[in-house]
This record gives sequence, C-alpha cells and structure tokens, in this order.
Amino acid sequence: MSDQPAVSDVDIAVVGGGAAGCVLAARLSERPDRTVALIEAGPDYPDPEALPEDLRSGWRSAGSHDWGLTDEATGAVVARAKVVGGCSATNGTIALRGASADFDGWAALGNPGWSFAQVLPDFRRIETDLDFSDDWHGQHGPVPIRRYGPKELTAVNAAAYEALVEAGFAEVTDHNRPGAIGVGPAPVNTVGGVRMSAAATYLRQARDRPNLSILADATADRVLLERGTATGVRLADGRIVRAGRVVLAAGTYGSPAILLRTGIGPAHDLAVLGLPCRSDLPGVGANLQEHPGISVIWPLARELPDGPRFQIVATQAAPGHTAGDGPWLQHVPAATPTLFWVSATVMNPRSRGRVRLATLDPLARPRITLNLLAELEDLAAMVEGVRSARHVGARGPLKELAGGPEQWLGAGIQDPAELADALRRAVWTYHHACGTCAMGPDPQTGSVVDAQGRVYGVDNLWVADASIMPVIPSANTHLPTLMIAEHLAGQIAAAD
Ligand SMILES: Cc1cc2nc3c(=O)[nH]c(=O)nc-3n(C[C@H](O)[C@H](O)[C@H](O)COP(=O)(O)OP(=O)(O)OC[C@H]3O[C@@H](n4cnc5c(N)ncnc54)[C@H](O)[C@@H]3O)c2cc1C
Repeated sequence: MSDQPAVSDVDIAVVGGGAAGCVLAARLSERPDRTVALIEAGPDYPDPEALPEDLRSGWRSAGSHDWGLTDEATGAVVARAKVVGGCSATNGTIALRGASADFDGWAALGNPGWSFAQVLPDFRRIETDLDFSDDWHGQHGPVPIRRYGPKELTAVNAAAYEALVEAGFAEVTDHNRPGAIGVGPAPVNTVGGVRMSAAATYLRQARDRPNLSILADATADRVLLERGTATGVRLADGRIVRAGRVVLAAGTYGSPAILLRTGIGPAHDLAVLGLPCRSDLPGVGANLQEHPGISVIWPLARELPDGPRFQIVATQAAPGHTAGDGPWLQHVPAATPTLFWVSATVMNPRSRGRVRLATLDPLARPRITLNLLAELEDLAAMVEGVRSARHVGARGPLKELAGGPEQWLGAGIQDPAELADALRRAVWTYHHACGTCAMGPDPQTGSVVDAQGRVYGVDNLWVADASIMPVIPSANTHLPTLMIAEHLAGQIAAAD
C-alpha cells in the first residue's frame, strides 16, 4: 500500500496506548505547547459509562479485546490486550512494585539512574496509596492503590490467609515496603470494584487537552527514518503520522515487531525478511522473559458466592537467601464458585524466549517462543512451588473447604520426574512478558536501548514499556511498567 498524506504532524508520536503509553501521553502533553499523538491498534472508550463490563470490573482479569497470540512451541494462549489502556485495562490489578534488589540489579548491569533509590520517586509519583502515608508511598499520583481488609476477604481468601500463616509465612501488612516477604493483603488498583487502569487514571485526566490527539483503531506498521533519524510512523493502512520524536510503547510483543519492520534488529533476520538493515541490534526480540506458573486446584465442597479474585499474596525467598533478595516464589490463592486454587509462580526465572516476525504484514501475529521451564533451575523452583502450594492447601482452614482431592494435570503425582513432566504440560504464563528490547550499555551483547530508553543507532527514537526491562522483576509487572514510563517521560521531555 502506498503512503498517504500525513494525518497528523506532531512533536511526539507515542505508539501503543497501553499501560506505558497512557502514562507517556499524559506526562508528555502536560506542556500545552508540545503536541502529542497517541497511536493505538485497539478501540478507545472515552466515556466511562460505555466501558464494557469486563474492562470495568476489577474483580478479575478480562478476556475480551485480546490480540489472539500463542506460543509457537506449545500452542498456549499468550494474553495481550488490544485496547486503549492495553493490559492495564484487562489485568488482575495486583499492584506490586518488586524488590529493591530487582532495580539495583538493573543499575548494576550498566543502567545508571535505575537503582531502587533512584526509581522510588517514580513509583511514588504513580500512586495515591489509600492505606499508607509514609516515605515509601505516594499521596498525589493518578492511580489509587488499596488493600482488602480482613472483613472484605472471600471465604476462600480468608481460609487461605489462615492456612498460609499456619504454614509458616510471616504476616506483612504492606507488600510494597522494601524487604516484605510473607503473606499479606495484595495492593490492588481496584477501587469500589472498578479497575483503575492507566486509561481510567492517567489518560482520563489528559484526554481533553487540545495538544493531545488519540488515534484509536490504528495499527502502526513501522517507524519512518530519514538519514538515521526517526521522522514519524507509517500506519498499516498507509497513513502517516509525522513526528519530531517517536516513542514506542507497543509492549513486549508489539515494540520489537515494529523495530524489526523498520529494519532495526538482528542483521541476519532482517536479511531473511528482505529488509535493509538500519541498525544491527541482535537483541531485538531476544531475552523474552516471563514468570511461569502452576495452579494446584481443588473442588469446593459447596458452591460459594463469587467475589474479587485476587485479594492476598504470599511470597518466599529462595533457600539460603534473605528477604532483601526479594521473592523467589509467589502464591496467589483464588476461587470460582465451584473450585479454588493456590498458584505457584517462579519469580526469578532463568529461561529466555524470543519473538520474531513471521512476515512483514503489520497485521500478522508475531512468532513467539516462551521457553517456559526450559532451564532446570526454573523447573526445580516450580516443583518446590507445587510442594508449597500443596502444603498450604492441606492446612485445616482450606482443607475444610475442599470437596475432594486435587484436580489438575499433576494431581496426586509425587514422583519428581513424573511431576516435572506434568509441570511442563500444565505451566501457564503469568502475563508478565518483558525484556525483548532490553536496556543496557552494549548493543553488541543484546542491549537495544540505553539507560535513557534511546534506541541504539537511530536518533529521536525511544522505547519505553515492559520490553526494556533487562531482567524480569520478582513481582507482577504493571507498576514496574508504569514506573518505566514515568522515569523516561521526564527524559524524553528534556530532549526538547
Ligand atoms: C490477563 C492479564 C493479567 C495481568 N495481571 C496483572 C496484574 O494483576 N498485576 C500486574 O502487575 N500485571 C499484570 N499484568 C501485566 C501488566 O498488565 C503488563 O505488564 C503491562 O500492562 C505492560 O505494559 P506495556 O505498556 O508494556 O504493554 P501493554 O499494556 O500490553 O500495552 C501495549 C499497547 O500497544 C498496543 N499495540 C501493540 N502493537 C501495536 C501496533 N503495531 N500499533 C499500535 N498499537 C499497538 C496494544 O494494543 C496495547 O494497547 C497482566 C497482564 C494480562 C494480559
């Protein structure tokens, strides 16, 4: 399709209106004389009253507005939202920051500015914490964060809380305080049953600004380059958005795909696709990381009323490690009216996957290989996670709710080899994919962007979303993604 006249000419184009994209659009348009376009492949729901019910309810993850991605090797579903708000509009609203050690680790890899002490102001800027007002928490940010009180817990979550304490988990009141390891209420960005997505918070406050335009239902094909400098974005339908600066925030699968279609990526892969190489970056699409998870499921003895699904979180440090090193395993108990489960997720996975392009068609799905549990260390951690989940499920309060033995692919299996086999088949993704445009100091060893989010080898082009995480944090990735966008928005603005 040939290029059409520019539909828009702006100072900054933000590609992808997801968790990070909404933060970037809101922060970058704060200066009224700076024009910003937010380009999103999915639909926009500017009127909160018209929001589909599953996007409105913060009781559980939403299944609509999905890209329909799968893991090429296993066929497993890879959930990714296609809507203004992105996965922040469909997620489970568990609002954890991650351990101090996670961000200190990013800085130690050669990313100045990213230690926990340095990103704490960004975390605080995101939130209004409704429970804690201290040096760790924000009181003026767009996203409200709260925790369910004991009286609000569903029968299963109340029983699971007791069972976890009985099983030896220390009680923590605030999982977002550094060094918190144990069981406690999950910080959540659901208030009054409503999901406080980045669209419902950051973007809602900014969307009426005359200098911000939102192009919904608009899929970006590639970045336009002139003599090594980004000058705009070409949409899949041939329309052009001219821009002085381009910021990719299309997520862990979308951002590397756009870079590859632009000719930025591993030279060999680009040659196979028949594309001229604009910047040889072997790391584009590599380093894909995800938390692998398992649910140990039991039937309920009697049907229970439905309620908010994710209310408490339990974490444990790796054997021989301290709380300061951060969580190694995480459990989140949950239920439907007829069954309940205790999940176990590996929070520091070593396995790495990859995303590639199947074709140059911007509407085609990318090829994803997650490689979950490929590393024996991850498999061993998962075996321990199942043991721990079973231990919790067998404690008095939860056991009393069960109407029979475990019901899942690994039910009753004790033999380690047999269990490992079942785990490889039953493993699911925790929806925390990241790392495919990793931040770091050396493009030849896999870094795609520098510590300011600038793409190596191209001027005026940034990536600012979950894809730049060099190592997956030991927590759910929504708040860390919002933090990345807050952190980089200031630096992108400073390039004026
Ligand atoms: C089902 C589910 C449950 C989750 N639960 C939790 C949870 O409870 N807690 C937590 O911390 N995290 C959770 N997460 C993860 C969290 O939501 C993500 O880590 C976070 O949203 C990532 O933000 P992002 O901006 O990088 O990407 P996204 O939020 O995925 O945003 C990317 C946006 O870019 C758009 N896009 C992609 N390609 C293009 C293109 N070519 N052109 C235009 N637009 C494009 C997409 O449509 C999308 O809107 C969950 C995720 C899912 C899917």
